[in-house]
Parts: sequence; structure tokens; C-alpha cells
Amino acid sequence: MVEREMGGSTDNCNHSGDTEPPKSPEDESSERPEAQCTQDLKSVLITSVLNLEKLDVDLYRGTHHWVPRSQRLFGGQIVGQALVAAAASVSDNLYAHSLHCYFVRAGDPKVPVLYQVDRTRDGRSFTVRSVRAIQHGQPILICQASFHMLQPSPLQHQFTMPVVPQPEDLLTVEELIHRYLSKPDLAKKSRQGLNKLLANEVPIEIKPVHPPHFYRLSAVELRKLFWVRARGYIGEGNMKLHCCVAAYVSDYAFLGTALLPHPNYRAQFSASLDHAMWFHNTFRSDEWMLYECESPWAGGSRGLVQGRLWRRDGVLAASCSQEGVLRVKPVTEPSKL
Ligand SMILES: CC(=O)CC(=O)SCCNC(=O)CCNC(=O)[C@H](O)C(C)(C)COP(=O)(O)OP(=O)(O)OC[C@H]1O[C@@H](n2cnc3c(N)ncnc32)[C@H](O)[C@@H]1OP(=O)(O)O
Repeated sequence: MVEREMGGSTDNCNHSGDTEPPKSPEDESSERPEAQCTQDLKSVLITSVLNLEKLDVDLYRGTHHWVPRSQRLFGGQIVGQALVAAAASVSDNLYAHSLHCYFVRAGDPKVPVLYQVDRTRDGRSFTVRSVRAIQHGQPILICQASFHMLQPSPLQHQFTMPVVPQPEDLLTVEELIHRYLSKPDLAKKSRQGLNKLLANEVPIEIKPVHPPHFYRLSAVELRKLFWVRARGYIGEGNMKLHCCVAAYVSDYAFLGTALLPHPNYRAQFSASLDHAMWFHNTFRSDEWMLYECESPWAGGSRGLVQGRLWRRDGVLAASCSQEGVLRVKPVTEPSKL
């Protein structure tokens, strides 16, 4: 039986330019004191989804956890697993700083995914890995990931984190759904849809900053803001896993941002075409982070979305970009939520 491997060494994601990774406030006083005494409540993301089985040198097999209603594999899962496979052959002193992927075929939830890694280059400062995610003998995803050693620099700047309510002052998606379900006049079709959403075992927690906006009941602005964290405990040490979890998280509710300016249309078919991420600083994906999503452009049955993942202390943790195919049809009846 080939041993199950978390995928190589333990700290393969980018730190900021300092020699010591900056401590986020959560590192000092974890927001989830219960996590300290329930370390066995490890996140299913790291015990299952991002825990690849090593079949041979540079060949891994991944399992599935949550599959969207579209019954095509969730893009974030394939990207996160590809990054685990890529990082497994990269030395401890290098950190993931970026990845670029194309989703070339729909993933089949009925069979596992194989990850074939090519050691494209090991340079003095940068190391690059190419990964093919394969099912039925064909690639479903092609991914390049690059790793960098710590090279501090006086040249540092970032945008400013948006000012929003803290996660403690907001409701989770589940709590919001229960609130909507309590409405006696809720349409039967809406009730069925919400109960299906509740049945999803999505391994991440989400707290929308503007719930009506998050559910497109009112397009107050062309941005989507929500707090997000992995369910369960991951712990401080393994930045590689936090990057892989962030890759998983970054694709959730992302492409839908391109529909915000068009409340009179809904997606008939949507799927991510590509996905890119840049990791800027250390972060904890099992602690709340603010995901700020916006869409600068849509047209030609495609939409472009961009996202920034913020630590609670205002440090920019990661940036994401994605283009997706968006085939839409008019909304015939306004939502009755
Ligand atoms: C939004 C999210 O849910 C985020 C995600 O995670 S999506 C998951 C990650 N991304 C993906 O899985 C996309 C993978 N890539 C692909 O599937 C393909 O490259 C592609 C569909 C994007 C383009 O494929 P293509 O053959 O060049 O284009 P096209 O012929 O238009 O579409 C092929 C398939 O898309 C689906 N499709 C396309 N238009 C559709 C529509 N209007 N309604 C429903 N299905 C449609 C159909 O399954 C179609 O296959 P069949 O005709 O055999 O049924």
C-alpha cells in the first residue's frame, strides 16, 4: 500500500519580505481557542481533499469531497491538489509564490484524479513545477506553479483593506439560509433550493458582508465581500497547506461575481476556464480572511473576476484572477428570498 503523503515538506508557501514571517494576530491569540484543545478536529481539507496518495515519483492520486450541483469537479479542489503535488518535490526553504492553471476538461466525480508532476526547472532563487491533472487518460487541468526563496526587499506596497464588519458581527451562510427558510411566504422552489444548499458539505465557512448583495437580491456595488475560512483546525506551521487551502477557497463563489452587474440574467452554463494566484504573505486559512471579489469585464460569453484575500490585520495575503465561460439567460421571475 503506497503511503499516504501530505505531499512533501512543511512550509512551502511565500512569506513576506521579512526574514521571519509576520505573525498575524491569530497566531498570537487564536480566534478559535477551542481549536487549541481540539486539534484532532482537523480540517477535512487537509485530512482528505488535500491529502494526496503517492503512487510513484512525481505521481499522486487525489480523492473528492464536495462536488457542485453541476456534477463537474470543483475547480478549487483540482487546483489545491495540483499545488500539493507540485510542492512535494520542492525543498523546504522555498515558498509557493504563484500558480497559473487552465481547466481544459470537466472533472469526473466518479473517478479519482491523477497528478503527474514535471520538474520544469530548479533555479538559484526560483523553482518551477508543471502539473497535469489526469482522468480517463486525458488532462482536465494543466498547471504551472512557481516557488521562491526568501529574498527580502525594501520595495513593498499594497492596496488598503476594505473597512467591513468583523466576522463575529455577521451570520454564516447556513444561519442566513435558516433565516430565509423561516419566512412563511417563501416560494416552494426557493425553499427546495435553499435546503439543497444546506445539504452541501462544503468544507469552508462563509460570512457574506452584504447578504442580500451576496445572493444578488440587490446589486449595491460591483464587488462581493465575504469572510472565509476552512472548517476545522490546520494549525500554524504548514504554510504549504494554507496556500493549498487558499487555492481551494479562492474558487468558491468567485466566477459568480461577474453576474453582479446583470441582475436580470442568470447563468445557464458557467465554468472556470483558467485560474491564477499570487501568494504575498503568510496567513492562516483556518482563521477568518476577507475575500474581496470584483469583475472588471465581461463579454463574448466570458467573464473576468479578480480577488484579494486579506488577513484581519490588513495585510494582503493573496491575489487571484480567473476567467470563466458564462452562458446566460434572462431571469424570468425575481427571487422571492
Ligand atoms: C463556476 C464554477 O462552478 C467554478 C468551477 O469550479 S467550474 C469547474 C472547473 N472548470 C471546468 O470544469 C471547465 C473545464 N473545461 C471544459 O469543460 C471545456 O473546456 C469547456 C466547456 C469550457 C469548453 O468546451 P468546448 O468543447 O470547447 O465548448 P462547448 O462545446 O461550448 O461546451 C462543451 C460542453 O460544455 C457544456 N455546455 C456548453 N454550453 C452549455 C449550455 N449552454 N448549457 C449547458 N451545458 C453547456 C456541455 O456539457 C458541453 O458538452 P456537450 O455538448 O457534449 O454536452
